[in-house]
This record gives sequence, structure tokens and C-alpha cells, in this order.
Amino acid sequence: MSGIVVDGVTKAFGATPVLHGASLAAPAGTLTAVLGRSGCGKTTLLRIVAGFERPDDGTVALHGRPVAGPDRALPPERRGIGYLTQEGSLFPHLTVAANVLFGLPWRERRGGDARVAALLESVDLAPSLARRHPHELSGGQQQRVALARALAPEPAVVLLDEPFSSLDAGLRADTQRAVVKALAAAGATALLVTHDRAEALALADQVAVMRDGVIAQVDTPGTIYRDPVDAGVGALVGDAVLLDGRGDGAGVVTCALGVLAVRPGRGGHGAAGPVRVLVRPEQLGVGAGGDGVRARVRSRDFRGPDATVELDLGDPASGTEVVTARLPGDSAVAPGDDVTVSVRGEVNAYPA
Ligand SMILES: Nc1ncnc2c1ncn2[C@@H]1O[C@H](COP(=O)(O)OP(=O)(O)OP(=O)(O)O)[C@@H](O)[C@H]1O
Repeated sequence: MSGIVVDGVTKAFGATPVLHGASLAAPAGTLTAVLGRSGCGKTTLLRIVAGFERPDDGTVALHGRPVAGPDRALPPERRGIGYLTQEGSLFPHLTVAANVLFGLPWRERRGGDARVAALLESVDLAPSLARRHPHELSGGQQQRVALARALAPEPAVVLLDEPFSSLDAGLRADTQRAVVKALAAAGATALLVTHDRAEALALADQVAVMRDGVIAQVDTPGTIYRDPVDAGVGALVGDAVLLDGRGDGAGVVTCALGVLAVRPGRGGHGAAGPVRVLVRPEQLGVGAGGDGVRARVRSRDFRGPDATVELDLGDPASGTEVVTARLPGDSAVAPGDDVTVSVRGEVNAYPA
């Protein structure tokens, strides 16, 4: 059953159109990441699902119940949602316990110590933190308290707007893990808005790529990375080498990286004529000789476990194409080296 169904939603602010018929179905009890560049309309979509904004057209249903449409606008407090923002927005003058219980009816707040302890544990926080104030917590702990507060009324739907973006890398991974675990334990249907593709791929059951006010593709992280509907989605969900090429109509393309096999799937396996070829940097292998096209190493960026290497393909005298490879950090290549580049596995190609 679908937990959240957004169908053909449009929204303009004054003369500025933001959503152009966005549609999305999030299965009940799963986490869907809405991934897109800044300003593409992610937050607007989330606020429409929450009921903070009304769509100009289209509908929203939560667990089978229509909540927004041309003749319907259920107020946010009656939608059974929890909302978590980037800042968490805890009340600074209240203790953790009072913050967590804030959204509950009075009769449920009294004697709520056990409830607070259980909610804190659900987000991997020690119940002893209940007496602290927000300023006595780390940013990650504050976000977990904010999630515990959002989960307290047992919402069927939880909406998360960039909840990890203000956390440093060390806190982020632990907080992400705790949040995903708590959402799964609560059985909530969740939408996570993010512009961080690694976060979307790592945390979500499905990723919805938003572009120019529409959802361009919804798929599992593995599928959307391997089999994006077009080169733009492919470049949004991961680093991509994009090259012009020519398809033979039978699953083979020729481009600056050589003659390559095209993955069957959405990408233009059978495309004939001009195509845009998408290769992932980790598919590129660099050697001192052997099979592959000739290239010269332009630069090398060491990152510890891996290194990003820029390569000039082809003959420098007749113009080159620059591609970026991701190699193991201990690869012995240096700027100026002459190498050969080969491609592992199949690539995607899209009619140009
Ligand atoms: N209340 C509003 N009034 C006018 N314009 C708005 C309003 N809310 C959003 N916008 C505009 O709508 C567009 C989309 O904004 P939105 O916040 O939905 O994007 P986003 O994808 O969430 O971006 P970000 O990742 O930067 O938060 C932006 O151009 C923004 O300026």
C-alpha cells in the first residue's frame, strides 16, 4: 500500500512556477529520499505534503486518505505527520523531556517519564539526557531529540527537510543511522529531502530525483545509480563521465573511451546514431600499457582510500577530451604519465 501519493502537483509563488506536475508514490513504512539541486522545489513539495502550502493543482493522499486537492485542504495538525527541519528547532528554555512531550495532549504528558525514556532510546540516546537543556547537547543529539519529539504522537508519516546538513561529518553518520533505525522501528512512511546524493543513496529505500519541479525518476538506490532514465539524472545521483558517442543500434557505442558495450535497460541500449555516453569514474582502469585508449595524466587528487585522476584522452596535438577516473589511493600514477585507459563493465548511452 502506498503511504504517500503525490499526483500531478503544481505550485507557483506569484508569477514564479516551482512545481510543474510532480508525482511520487512512497510505499507505506519506507523511507524515500527526494534528491535534487538547490531551488528545484523539494521543500515546497514537502510543505505541500505537510499541509503548510496548498497545491495549485494535483492531489496528495496519505495512507489512502486524500488530504490535499482542488476541493480539499486538511490542516497540517489533522494529517498525522511529524516534521523535522534542518535546525531541529527545539525550545531552548525547555528540558529534553519537556521538548519530547510537547506535541502530546496534556493527559499523555503527565507521568510521561517512561514514554520519554522509550522515545530517547528509540533514537539511541541515553534516558539520562532527559533533564538536560538543548544547549547542553551536541548538534546530532539535538536532532535526535527533535526526531523523538516528532515521533512522540506516533505519526504515520514523517517528513524530514535536510535534517543532517548542519552536522559535521563525524556526527552525521551516527545521527543518520539512529534516525533511520528509529523511523523503521516506528513503521513510519518517511520523505527525506536532501541535496546530498551519498546520503540519499545510503539511507533511502527509494530515491526520487527532482528536477525543474517534477520528479524525473523514482527507483531503488541501486537501480537509479546503475540505470538512470537520462544522463542528467545519472550525473545527479553520482559522479559521471559524459562523452559524445555513436551507437550502432545493437548495444555498442564508440566514443573517446573506445568501443563499449551498452547496458540493457532504460539507457539507450539499442540507440543508433549520436548518443551521450555515461560512464562511472570507478569503471575506469588506468594502466601502463595493454588494452585501452591512450591518455596522459593531467592531475591527481589524493583522498586517502582513493584518488581522483584527470586524464587527457587522445592526441594532445589534435585536441583532447578530459575524463576523471577514481583509482585506489595507492595507484602509482602521477601528472604527466602516459597511460592507457580501459572501461570495466557496461555503460549507459542516451540518444543525443
Ligand atoms: N513562500 C515562497 N514565496 C516565494 N517563493 C518561494 C517560496 N518558497 C519557495 N520559493 C521559491 O521556490 C523555489 C523552490 O524553493 P524550494 O525551497 O522548494 O527549493 P529546494 O529544492 O528545497 O531548495 P533548497 O535545497 O535550497 O532548500 C525557489 O526559487 C524559492 O525561492
